[in-house]
Amino acid sequence: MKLSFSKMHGIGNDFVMVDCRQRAFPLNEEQIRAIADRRTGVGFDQLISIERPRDTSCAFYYGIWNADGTPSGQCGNGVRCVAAWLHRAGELSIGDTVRLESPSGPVTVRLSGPGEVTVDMGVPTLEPERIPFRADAQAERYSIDVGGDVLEIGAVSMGNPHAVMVVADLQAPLLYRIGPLLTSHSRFPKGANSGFVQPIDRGQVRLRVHERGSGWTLACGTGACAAMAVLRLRGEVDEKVQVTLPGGTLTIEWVGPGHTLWMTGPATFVFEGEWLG
Ligand SMILES: N[C@H](CCC[C@H](N)C(=O)O)C(=O)O
Repeated sequence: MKLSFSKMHGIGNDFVMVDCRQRAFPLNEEQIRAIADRRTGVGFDQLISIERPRDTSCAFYYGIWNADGTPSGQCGNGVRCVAAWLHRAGELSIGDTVRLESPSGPVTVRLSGPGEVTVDMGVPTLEPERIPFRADAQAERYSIDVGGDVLEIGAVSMGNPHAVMVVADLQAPLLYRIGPLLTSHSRFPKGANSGFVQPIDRGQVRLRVHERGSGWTLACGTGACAAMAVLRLRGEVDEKVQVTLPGGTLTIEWVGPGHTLWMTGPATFVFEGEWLG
Protein backbone atom coordinates (compact mmCIF):
# COMPACT_ATOMS: atom_id res chain seq x y z
CA MET A 1 0.00 0.00 0.00
CA LYS A 2 1.16 3.56 -0.70
CA LEU A 3 0.63 5.99 2.14
CA SER A 4 1.80 9.60 2.13
CA PHE A 5 2.79 10.94 5.53
CA SER A 6 4.65 13.77 7.25
CA LYS A 7 7.34 13.05 9.81
CA MET A 8 7.30 15.57 12.66
CA HIS A 9 8.47 15.92 16.23
CA GLY A 10 7.76 17.95 19.34
CA ILE A 11 11.02 18.25 21.33
CA GLY A 12 12.07 14.81 20.19
CA ASN A 13 8.74 13.00 20.69
CA ASP A 14 8.34 11.88 17.08
CA PHE A 15 5.26 11.38 14.93
CA VAL A 16 4.05 10.05 11.63
CA MET A 17 1.14 12.28 10.58
CA VAL A 18 -1.46 10.86 8.19
CA ASP A 19 -3.92 13.05 6.30
CA CYS A 20 -7.40 11.53 6.64
CA ARG A 21 -9.41 14.68 5.92
CA GLN A 22 -10.92 13.09 2.82
CA ARG A 23 -10.90 9.37 3.66
CA ALA A 24 -11.24 6.85 6.47
CA PHE A 25 -8.20 5.97 8.57
CA PRO A 26 -6.53 3.30 6.39
CA LEU A 27 -4.29 1.36 8.79
CA ASN A 28 -4.78 -1.68 11.00
CA GLU A 29 -2.77 -2.43 14.15
CA GLU A 30 -0.25 -4.61 12.30
CA GLN A 31 0.44 -1.91 9.69
CA ILE A 32 0.85 0.71 12.43
CA ARG A 33 3.45 -1.51 14.12
CA ALA A 34 5.26 -2.04 10.80
CA ILE A 35 5.54 1.73 10.17
CA ALA A 36 6.71 2.21 13.78
CA ASP A 37 9.68 -0.13 13.39
CA ARG A 38 12.80 2.08 13.53
CA ARG A 39 14.86 -0.31 11.35
CA THR A 40 12.43 -1.73 8.80
CA GLY A 41 9.82 1.04 8.92
CA VAL A 42 9.76 4.81 9.43
CA GLY A 43 9.84 4.93 13.23
CA PHE A 44 7.66 7.00 15.54
CA ASP A 45 6.52 7.25 19.13
CA GLN A 46 2.95 8.03 18.02
CA LEU A 47 1.10 7.91 14.70
CA ILE A 48 -1.47 10.69 14.34
CA SER A 49 -4.38 10.87 11.92
CA ILE A 50 -5.97 14.20 11.00
CA GLU A 51 -9.66 13.66 10.29
CA ARG A 52 -12.97 15.45 9.94
CA PRO A 53 -14.47 16.21 13.37
CA ARG A 54 -17.20 14.07 14.95
CA ASP A 55 -18.00 17.04 17.21
CA THR A 56 -18.97 19.87 14.87
CA SER A 57 -17.89 22.54 17.37
CA CYS A 58 -14.32 21.45 16.53
CA ALA A 59 -12.45 22.15 13.29
CA PHE A 60 -10.69 18.76 13.02
CA TYR A 61 -10.35 15.46 14.86
CA TYR A 62 -7.00 13.80 15.55
CA GLY A 63 -6.49 10.11 16.36
CA ILE A 64 -3.45 8.82 18.27
CA TRP A 65 -1.75 5.39 18.14
CA ASN A 66 1.32 4.24 20.01
CA ALA A 67 4.24 2.39 18.41
CA ASP A 68 2.74 -0.95 19.55
CA GLY A 69 -0.50 -0.18 17.70
CA THR A 70 -2.61 0.65 20.77
CA PRO A 71 -4.74 3.82 20.75
CA SER A 72 -4.39 6.72 23.19
CA GLY A 73 -6.78 9.42 24.32
CA GLN A 74 -4.42 12.37 24.26
CA CYS A 75 -0.98 13.51 23.13
CA GLY A 76 0.40 16.91 24.13
CA ASN A 77 3.37 17.07 21.77
CA GLY A 78 1.21 15.57 19.05
CA VAL A 79 -1.52 18.21 19.21
CA ARG A 80 1.08 20.94 18.72
CA CYS A 81 2.27 19.09 15.61
CA VAL A 82 -1.36 18.81 14.41
CA ALA A 83 -1.64 22.61 14.63
CA ALA A 84 1.62 23.13 12.70
CA TRP A 85 0.55 20.50 10.14
CA LEU A 86 -2.80 22.29 9.63
CA HIS A 87 -0.92 25.54 9.10
CA ARG A 88 1.20 23.91 6.41
CA ALA A 89 -1.95 22.43 4.82
CA GLY A 90 -3.44 25.95 4.60
CA GLU A 91 -6.14 25.22 7.19
CA LEU A 92 -4.81 27.47 9.97
CA SER A 93 -3.13 30.89 10.03
CA ILE A 94 -0.59 32.23 12.48
CA GLY A 95 -2.43 33.91 15.33
CA ASP A 96 -5.50 31.64 14.92
CA THR A 97 -7.14 29.94 17.87
CA VAL A 98 -9.05 26.76 17.03
CA ARG A 99 -10.83 23.92 18.81
CA LEU A 100 -9.55 20.46 17.89
CA GLU A 101 -11.20 17.18 18.86
CA SER A 102 -9.03 14.51 20.49
CA PRO A 103 -10.30 11.00 21.32
CA SER A 104 -10.84 12.27 24.89
CA GLY A 105 -12.62 15.51 23.94
CA PRO A 106 -11.89 19.02 22.68
CA VAL A 107 -8.74 21.07 23.28
CA THR A 108 -8.12 24.67 22.23
CA VAL A 109 -4.99 25.41 20.27
CA ARG A 110 -3.32 28.73 19.42
CA LEU A 111 -0.70 28.93 16.70
CA SER A 112 1.60 31.75 17.78
CA GLY A 113 4.25 31.08 15.10
CA PRO A 114 4.84 28.50 12.36
CA GLY A 115 6.36 26.13 14.88
CA GLU A 116 5.20 27.56 18.21
CA VAL A 117 1.93 26.37 19.68
CA THR A 118 0.02 26.96 22.92
CA VAL A 119 -2.65 24.46 23.93
CA ASP A 120 -5.39 24.64 26.55
CA MET A 121 -5.15 21.00 27.59
CA GLY A 122 -8.27 21.09 29.77
CA VAL A 123 -8.67 20.35 33.47
CA PRO A 124 -6.40 17.61 34.85
CA THR A 125 -8.51 14.82 36.32
CA LEU A 126 -7.31 13.41 39.58
CA GLU A 127 -9.31 10.21 39.31
CA PRO A 128 -7.61 8.57 36.35
CA GLU A 129 -9.11 5.68 34.52
CA ARG A 130 -10.13 2.96 36.92
CA ILE A 131 -7.45 3.50 39.52
CA PRO A 132 -8.93 2.02 42.67
CA PHE A 133 -8.30 4.91 45.05
CA ARG A 134 -9.20 4.56 48.66
CA ALA A 135 -11.79 7.17 49.54
CA ASP A 136 -9.34 8.89 51.87
CA ALA A 137 -6.36 8.76 49.53
CA GLN A 138 -5.19 11.94 47.90
CA ALA A 139 -4.61 11.54 44.20
CA GLU A 140 -1.30 13.39 44.39
CA ARG A 141 0.03 11.05 47.10
CA TYR A 142 -0.89 7.46 46.47
CA SER A 143 1.07 4.44 47.71
CA ILE A 144 1.73 1.62 45.30
CA ASP A 145 3.85 -1.53 45.55
CA VAL A 146 6.10 -1.81 42.52
CA GLY A 147 8.19 -4.97 42.45
CA GLY A 148 8.50 -4.96 46.26
CA ASP A 149 9.25 -1.23 46.62
CA VAL A 150 6.44 0.86 48.10
CA LEU A 151 6.43 4.10 46.12
CA GLU A 152 4.45 7.28 46.44
CA ILE A 153 2.95 8.39 43.16
CA GLY A 154 0.47 10.96 41.95
CA ALA A 155 -2.17 9.64 39.55
CA VAL A 156 -3.55 12.04 36.95
CA SER A 157 -5.54 11.78 33.75
CA MET A 158 -4.96 14.31 30.98
CA GLY A 159 -7.28 12.28 28.76
CA ASN A 160 -4.71 9.48 29.13
CA PRO A 161 -3.47 7.92 32.38
CA HIS A 162 -0.29 9.09 34.13
CA ALA A 163 1.55 7.89 37.22
CA VAL A 164 3.94 10.59 38.45
CA MET A 165 6.72 10.00 40.95
CA VAL A 166 8.60 12.94 42.47
CA VAL A 167 12.30 12.04 42.75
CA ALA A 168 15.46 13.66 44.11
CA ASP A 169 17.73 12.28 41.38
CA LEU A 170 16.47 11.74 37.86
CA GLN A 171 19.63 9.78 36.98
CA ALA A 172 19.05 7.08 39.62
CA PRO A 173 19.36 3.69 37.85
CA LEU A 174 16.39 2.39 39.85
CA LEU A 175 14.04 4.58 37.80
CA TYR A 176 14.89 2.69 34.64
CA ARG A 177 13.73 -0.51 36.30
CA ILE A 178 10.62 1.06 37.84
CA GLY A 179 9.41 2.80 34.64
CA PRO A 180 8.24 -0.29 32.72
CA LEU A 181 6.94 -1.95 35.92
CA LEU A 182 4.78 1.05 36.79
CA THR A 183 3.48 1.33 33.22
CA SER A 184 2.20 -2.26 33.27
CA HIS A 185 1.22 -2.34 36.96
CA SER A 186 -2.03 -4.18 37.77
CA ARG A 187 -3.40 -1.00 39.38
CA PHE A 188 -3.61 0.42 35.86
CA PRO A 189 -5.72 -2.06 33.89
CA LYS A 190 -5.23 0.05 30.77
CA GLY A 191 -1.55 0.81 31.49
CA ALA A 192 -0.09 4.17 32.49
CA ASN A 193 2.48 6.63 31.27
CA SER A 194 5.08 6.72 34.06
CA GLY A 195 6.69 10.08 34.77
CA PHE A 196 9.66 10.77 37.04
CA VAL A 197 10.00 14.42 37.96
CA GLN A 198 12.82 16.18 39.77
CA PRO A 199 12.00 19.69 41.02
CA ILE A 200 14.88 22.14 40.53
CA ASP A 201 13.17 25.23 41.95
CA ARG A 202 9.61 26.64 42.03
CA GLY A 203 9.72 27.43 38.32
CA GLN A 204 11.82 24.61 36.85
CA VAL A 205 11.64 20.85 36.89
CA ARG A 206 13.22 17.95 35.02
CA LEU A 207 11.16 15.02 33.75
CA ARG A 208 11.57 11.63 32.09
CA VAL A 209 8.63 9.53 30.92
CA HIS A 210 8.24 5.84 30.19
CA GLU A 211 5.21 5.81 27.92
CA ARG A 212 2.52 3.17 27.67
CA GLY A 213 2.78 1.60 24.21
CA SER A 214 5.98 3.42 23.20
CA GLY A 215 8.58 2.98 25.99
CA TRP A 216 11.03 5.71 27.07
CA THR A 217 10.54 8.81 24.92
CA LEU A 218 12.53 12.03 24.59
CA ALA A 219 9.46 14.00 25.65
CA CYS A 220 5.84 13.61 26.70
CA GLY A 221 3.56 16.67 26.66
CA THR A 222 0.71 15.17 28.67
CA GLY A 223 3.38 13.79 31.04
CA ALA A 224 4.64 17.35 31.59
CA CYS A 225 1.05 18.46 32.33
CA ALA A 226 0.50 15.56 34.75
CA ALA A 227 3.80 16.29 36.55
CA MET A 228 2.79 19.95 36.89
CA ALA A 229 -0.60 18.96 38.36
CA VAL A 230 1.00 16.72 40.98
CA LEU A 231 3.72 19.21 42.00
CA ARG A 232 1.29 22.12 42.16
CA LEU A 233 -1.15 20.15 44.34
CA ARG A 234 1.76 19.40 46.65
CA GLY A 235 2.57 23.12 46.77
CA GLU A 236 6.07 22.60 45.35
CA VAL A 237 5.90 24.85 42.26
CA ASP A 238 4.50 28.21 41.09
CA GLU A 239 1.83 28.74 38.44
CA LYS A 240 4.30 28.77 35.57
CA VAL A 241 6.92 26.06 35.22
CA GLN A 242 9.58 25.18 32.65
CA VAL A 243 9.57 21.40 32.27
CA THR A 244 12.81 20.10 30.77
CA LEU A 245 12.69 16.64 29.21
CA PRO A 246 15.59 14.83 27.47
CA GLY A 247 14.48 16.35 24.11
CA GLY A 248 13.78 19.94 25.18
CA THR A 249 11.69 22.26 27.32
CA LEU A 250 7.94 22.99 27.56
CA THR A 251 6.24 25.80 29.44
CA ILE A 252 3.32 24.61 31.56
CA GLU A 253 0.92 26.97 33.33
CA TRP A 254 -1.72 25.95 35.84
CA VAL A 255 -3.43 28.05 38.50
CA GLY A 256 -4.81 24.97 40.26
CA PRO A 257 -7.89 22.73 40.68
CA GLY A 258 -10.88 23.75 38.58
CA HIS A 259 -8.70 25.60 36.07
CA THR A 260 -7.54 24.43 32.70
CA LEU A 261 -3.85 23.78 32.16
CA TRP A 262 -1.81 25.41 29.38
CA MET A 263 1.14 24.00 27.52
CA THR A 264 3.45 25.92 25.15
CA GLY A 265 6.19 24.46 23.00
CA PRO A 266 7.56 23.88 19.51
CA ALA A 267 6.38 21.65 16.65
CA THR A 268 8.91 20.70 13.95
CA PHE A 269 8.64 19.19 10.45
CA VAL A 270 11.29 16.60 9.54
CA PHE A 271 10.30 15.27 6.09
CA GLU A 272 7.46 14.19 3.82
CA GLY A 273 7.43 10.53 2.86
CA GLU A 274 5.60 7.69 1.19
CA TRP A 275 5.15 4.33 2.90
CA LEU A 276 5.31 1.42 0.47
CA GLY A 277 4.82 -1.45 2.92
N1 LIG B 1 3.81 11.50 23.93
C1 LIG B 1 2.46 11.92 24.17
C2 LIG B 1 1.65 11.03 25.01
C3 LIG B 1 1.36 9.70 24.37
C4 LIG B 1 0.63 8.90 25.36
C5 LIG B 1 0.56 7.47 25.03
N2 LIG B 1 1.82 6.79 25.20
C6 LIG B 1 -0.55 6.80 25.84
O1 LIG B 1 -0.69 5.58 25.69
O2 LIG B 1 -1.31 7.45 26.57
C7 LIG B 1 2.40 13.35 24.69
O3 LIG B 1 3.21 14.17 24.25
O4 LIG B 1 1.53 13.67 25.48
